[in-house]
Amino acid sequence: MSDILLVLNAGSSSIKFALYEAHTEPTQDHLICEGGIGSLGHCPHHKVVDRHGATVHEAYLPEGAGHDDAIAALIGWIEQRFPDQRIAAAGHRVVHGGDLFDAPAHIDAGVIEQLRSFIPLAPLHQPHSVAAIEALAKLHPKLPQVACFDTAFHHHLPPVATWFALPRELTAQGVRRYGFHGISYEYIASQLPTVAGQEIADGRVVVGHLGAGASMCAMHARKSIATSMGFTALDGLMMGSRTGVLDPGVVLYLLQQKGMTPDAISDLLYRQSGLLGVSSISDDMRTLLASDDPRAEEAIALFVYRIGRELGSLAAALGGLDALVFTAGIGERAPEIRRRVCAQAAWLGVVLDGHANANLSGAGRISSDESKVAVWVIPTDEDLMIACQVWRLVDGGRPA
Ligand SMILES: Nc1ncnc2c1ncn2[C@@H]1O[C@H](COP(=O)(O)OP(=O)(O)O)[C@@H](O)[C@H]1O
Ligand SMILES: CC(=O)OP(=O)(O)O
Ligand SMILES: [Mg+2]
Repeated sequence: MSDILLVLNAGSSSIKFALYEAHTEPTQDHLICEGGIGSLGHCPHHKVVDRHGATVHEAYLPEGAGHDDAIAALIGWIEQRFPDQRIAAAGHRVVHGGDLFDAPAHIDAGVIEQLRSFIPLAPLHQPHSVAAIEALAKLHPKLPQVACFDTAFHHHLPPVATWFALPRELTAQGVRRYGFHGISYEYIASQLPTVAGQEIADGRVVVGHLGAGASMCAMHARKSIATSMGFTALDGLMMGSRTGVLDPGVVLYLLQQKGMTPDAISDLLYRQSGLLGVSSISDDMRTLLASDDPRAEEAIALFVYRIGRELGSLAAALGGLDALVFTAGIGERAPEIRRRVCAQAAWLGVVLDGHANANLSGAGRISSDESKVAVWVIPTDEDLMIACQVWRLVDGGRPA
């Protein structure tokens, strides 16, 4: 019997998973298959592809099936499909670890309670990771489970980069910037020396993780020194359906003058805003890029403008900029957005190679030779990063 590692990334309406061979520290070559169950609560769709993207399974779960049903279906499918393999350990993407976790952690009942305490700070993500952990523990009580945190990569931010200008009692209670997408940033940091070279890896780099959630991180020598997301994953850039940075006076106005409830405001800021709110069309960049509705163009213009403003701020925090890296769904697959961000960053000395940008697939440099700032696209791989973190912590499923 051989061992496999299970990686789970539970979102508000989907559970994504990946399986890796566990006989050695995993690389992309050890991916067995990946996929997920989407549209939970509606008409859940279970799809799995192999390492080359070929579909190996496709099915629908009964209408209304939720997270628990999805985990059960997923484990059932894995055990039936791979009867000779043992799940040695499971790693979960956990978005919020507050200041309690600076590294991956073995999950036990105490850790679950700690993770639960952060649910109000990450309502789109945290309840679903906790639900997935508990559902898996119910099915496999002895399975080692590991929490891998989005916040951990930013744990050693300089203190000044974490403070809000609030009374210090609140800062002491943990009301401060944490930063997210750290699993993705850690993966990009691990790739920088081989993809972009040691000089850039040792230098001042801003990484834009532009997906459904979007943030930027300033790295010096591959360490996070400033980042756009804050206490919650609402701050910073405009996102698919989240506002990003917003005058806090707007929240007071909605509460006090418009009579909105906290729940309604939460829904507005997390689910009804961003690309979706500004365009009134979609939260998906593909749809907006394909639309000739002027509202789609306005949403895209604001998305790019906000990235440009944040880039200036992070370059200031770094005292200059050696490289800019694009990653995640939009960063990897939307050359038009990269082109517009780079045009806006011309004042930093960014010069795009239009041909390279338009024709790139995978990782590569998209700036021209005369560009003062090297611009790269590096596809992120949060699943692989989690698999590596789990493998290192549990030594390939043999608990220390
Ligand atoms: N070819 C594409 N062109 C433009 N945007 C894309 C493309 N493919 C994906 N996207 C965008 O990327 C987003 C998803 O990014 P991803 O990093 O996969 O997000 P997440 O992991 O947070 O769900 C989609 O919502 C869509 O807006
Ligand atoms: C933290 C966060 O926003 O994550 P995602 O991009 O997966 O929504
Ligand atoms: Mg993501």
